[in-house]
Amino acid sequence: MQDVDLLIVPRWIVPVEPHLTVHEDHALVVDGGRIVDLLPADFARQAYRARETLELPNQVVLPGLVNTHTHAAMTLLRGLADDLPLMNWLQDHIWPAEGRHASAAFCRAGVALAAAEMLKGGITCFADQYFFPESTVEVLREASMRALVGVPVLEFPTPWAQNAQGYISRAVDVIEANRTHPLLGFAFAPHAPYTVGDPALERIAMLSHEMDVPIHMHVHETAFEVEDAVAQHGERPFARLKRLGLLSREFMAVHMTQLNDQEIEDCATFGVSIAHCPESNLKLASGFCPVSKLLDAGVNVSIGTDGAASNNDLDLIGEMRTAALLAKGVSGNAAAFPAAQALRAATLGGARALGLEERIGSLERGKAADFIAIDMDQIDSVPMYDLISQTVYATGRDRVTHSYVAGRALMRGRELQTLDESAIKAEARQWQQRIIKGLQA
Ligand SMILES: CSC[C@H]1O[C@@H](n2cnc3c(O)ncnc32)[C@H](O)[C@@H]1O
Ligand SMILES: [Zn+2]
Repeated sequence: MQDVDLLIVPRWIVPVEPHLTVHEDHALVVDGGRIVDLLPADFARQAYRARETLELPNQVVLPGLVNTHTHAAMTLLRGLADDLPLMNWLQDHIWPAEGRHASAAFCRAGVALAAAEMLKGGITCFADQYFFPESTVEVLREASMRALVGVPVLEFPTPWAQNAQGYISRAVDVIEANRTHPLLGFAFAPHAPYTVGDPALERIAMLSHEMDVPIHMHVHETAFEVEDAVAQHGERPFARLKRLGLLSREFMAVHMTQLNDQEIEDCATFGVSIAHCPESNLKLASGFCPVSKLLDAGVNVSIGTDGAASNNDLDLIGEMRTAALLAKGVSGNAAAFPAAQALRAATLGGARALGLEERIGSLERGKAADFIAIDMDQIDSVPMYDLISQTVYATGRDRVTHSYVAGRALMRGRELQTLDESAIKAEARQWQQRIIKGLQA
């Protein structure tokens, strides 16, 4: 008998790799924060003596979901400006509100709210892009949640920095100060081609290479972005990024609703990953990312929620479902982006997009024990012909019962273990009052 930390014995396990595999009556064995075995439950009970055994007779265990694009602190701006197109939403509402309120305290409160919401919905890792990344780090250290913290770069002044040089130097300081944390990674996050000039992008490309830090950027979110760039500079934004040397396996392009065949081929050739945010794209009427064409070309597609001010929730189970349905509508092919592929995009595809595919994204020996359990014994889960289809098409995030990161329970029986849900809600309501006052001033 081998002593181990934890034995998880659910009704089903979907490891995501191998694709389409469903194990019934198997156990996941965890020790030192890692998966050491996945085997039939009877054998596991004979081979391992666990300090703790988690029996989950009605649940399916899956890899933790990976949300590859959000602005966590924007949970505090949820519902502030709805039903508007992107540039109107950003320039007339969101940027003024951020100018008034974004601060270290705002970001701590907003990130805590986001982390709580995400953990309760089965997201165990996310890629962020926002101001005051030290506040993000502070909250995530306490929460013990995994993330790729995107350190922002823009050309214009905000409460975080005054110009591109200022953003970049703060970015380097934040990255250098925190990069040894076992659960946190960092990315340069130039906001978008229309807000960052060539010299700053070239410097980011160089630093990314030198420091081995990935790049996370909004690209081709709308047709207007592309048309405006062509009218002003005679060049499409993605072609410009290619010319400036940003494209590589370390580059994650968010949105990508406007893509010609050459750009799809370039994504495949350079190993660029896509963060597909279907609900934000729908809500802001930004356009449709051609997911099927990208997958056919061999491009890695992951799924993101975007911020809560443009979605308006951080629900990756809902986002998987929207992504699968939208791909069919857009391509006119009901077989496009089937449920299992959407689940793969929300787990292993996400891990790959963040450069974490060796560590997370699937339940395989040697990987970190980042996993979730979903209750499949409710009225709307029966009958069950296909477990993966049921999970993607007919399951709400409120059915997630457990969320673990590196073998540690961050939610157990829907109770958060490292974050104080009541205090987080109370603080978010205080921010709501301040933000309302700001709107009236
Ligand atoms: C550089 S910090 C992030 C910056 O991005 C803004 N933002 C949020 N959602 C979107 C989106 O969909 N497209 C473009 N910009 C977005 C956010 O408000 C911050 O200012
Ligand atoms: Zn965004």
